Amino acid sequence: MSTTPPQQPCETSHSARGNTYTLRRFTVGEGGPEQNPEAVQWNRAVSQGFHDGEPTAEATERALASMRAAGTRLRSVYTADPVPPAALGAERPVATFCSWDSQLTLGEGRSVPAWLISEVTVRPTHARRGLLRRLMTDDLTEAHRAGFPLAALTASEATIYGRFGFGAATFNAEVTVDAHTRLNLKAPAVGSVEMADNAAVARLAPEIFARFHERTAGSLTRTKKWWDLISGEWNWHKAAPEPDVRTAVHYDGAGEPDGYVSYRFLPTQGYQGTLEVVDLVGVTPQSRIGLWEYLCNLDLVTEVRYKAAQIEDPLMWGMVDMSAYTVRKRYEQVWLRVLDPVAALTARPYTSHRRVTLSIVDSMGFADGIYVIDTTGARTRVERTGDRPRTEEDRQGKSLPVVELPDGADAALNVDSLGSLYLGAVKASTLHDAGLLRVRDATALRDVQALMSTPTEPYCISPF
Ligand SMILES: CC(=O)SCCNC(=O)CCNC(=O)[C@H](O)C(C)(C)COP(=O)(O)OP(=O)(O)OC[C@H]1O[C@@H](n2cnc3c(N)ncnc32)[C@H](O)[C@@H]1OP(=O)(O)O
Repeated sequence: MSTTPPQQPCETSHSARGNTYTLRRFTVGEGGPEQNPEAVQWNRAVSQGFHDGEPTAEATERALASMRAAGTRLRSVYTADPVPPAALGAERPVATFCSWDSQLTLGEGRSVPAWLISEVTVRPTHARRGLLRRLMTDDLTEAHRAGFPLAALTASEATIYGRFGFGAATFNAEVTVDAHTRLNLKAPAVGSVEMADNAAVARLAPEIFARFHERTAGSLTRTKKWWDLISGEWNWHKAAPEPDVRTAVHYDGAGEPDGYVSYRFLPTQGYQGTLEVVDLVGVTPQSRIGLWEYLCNLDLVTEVRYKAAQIEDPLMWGMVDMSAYTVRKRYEQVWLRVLDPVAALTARPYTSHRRVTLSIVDSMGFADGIYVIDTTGARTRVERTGDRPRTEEDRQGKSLPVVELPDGADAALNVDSLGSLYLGAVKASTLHDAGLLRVRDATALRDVQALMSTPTEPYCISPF
């Protein structure tokens, strides 16, 4: 995998609806904001795109340092046309985009490189001119050439990214636990919990998260900004320190730290209030439950809120009164885009022995073709056996063409559906019921379902 950034920024152009644009791809260089004026303007455009305030000097410095540390690849689009009086200057990008390298855990000790995409914005007055499509095409092409098996993002709207081949691949629940009667568990919690020093937790957290990440299918590696967030040193959403953040650490039976929680108290009535979890990481489900017991048993706390619970949460099943656990919202967290089916499907573990011929439809071309996945031998074998027949919808250039089942294939699907199947977030039969998976017959459906099923539900607690 080669991700060495070019020494000089790359520059190309784009024309749409009578407008001309210049596209640049660059990285944050050494030094601070003064040495990186293009990155400063990029950062201002991102804040504007998400309706945030103008970044302060400190926020800018931190954002640039964090991107440099992560090796972030930035893309900006500038208008090449004359700027009318009072409009934002030509140096401010009309569109932004970035990506960096990560690692996705697949289970059974396996993981795969993942190309993470974020900070996608197009100024409303330049929207619907194909700038997102152009940026996405350029970036995915670079990822594919660099040998990345897949790309991932977290989406602001679920309707945008299917057309670019991304499928919802992990889900979380936003939950509250009523703490009026504290947390009563059917099986006693293991280990112990101590309130902790925030700075010390920030030093411990990377190692604890790494252990969680390694054993949790669906988890993506984090950048350094997380450790500032959990200690309250810097909240990058609010662009300010958060002195009201508190932390606690969970210790296993041998007294070794194996989990931490970071939280803030939100007063509701008098001295009482709600605890909002900022981040909760336990190496094991038991350490996570131990941290929940600590949170729910704090005096004056009537409710605990968490945005990143598992869909099938062991905590709820362990509670004497499971009705005190309420799911407020269920949402998709990671969207996956398979770029290289051979590499992605070979990397994944399988629990059943099957041989399936899959037709993958990808209007962007990267993954399009017929593939054989064979797990009947000692080693998984995945091979691209040929092109898929072109359909009328392909010829019309539809973003999401209707899937047809070619002769000789057991099943056919769009590449976004493959992204959803990849970690086992959805059953093949559910996609079939939704009209998204075509199969030769019931046996083929059973085979695809058995092949793609995973022993655990994928879980990611690191939005990016
Ligand atoms: C990974 C992330 O960073 S998620 C954050 C995404 N950004 C935001 O939500 C910020 C606010 N929104 C924006 O900045 C822009 O409106 C964007 C980025 C969503 C879209 O940018 P645009 O340049 O207008 O998109 P572009 O013109 O390239 O359209 C590409 C396709 O997406 C579709 N599309 C664009 N925006 C949306 C939307 N909000 N919902 C559904 N479809 C959309 C277009 O119809 C077009 O479809 P087609 O090619 O299949 O015909």
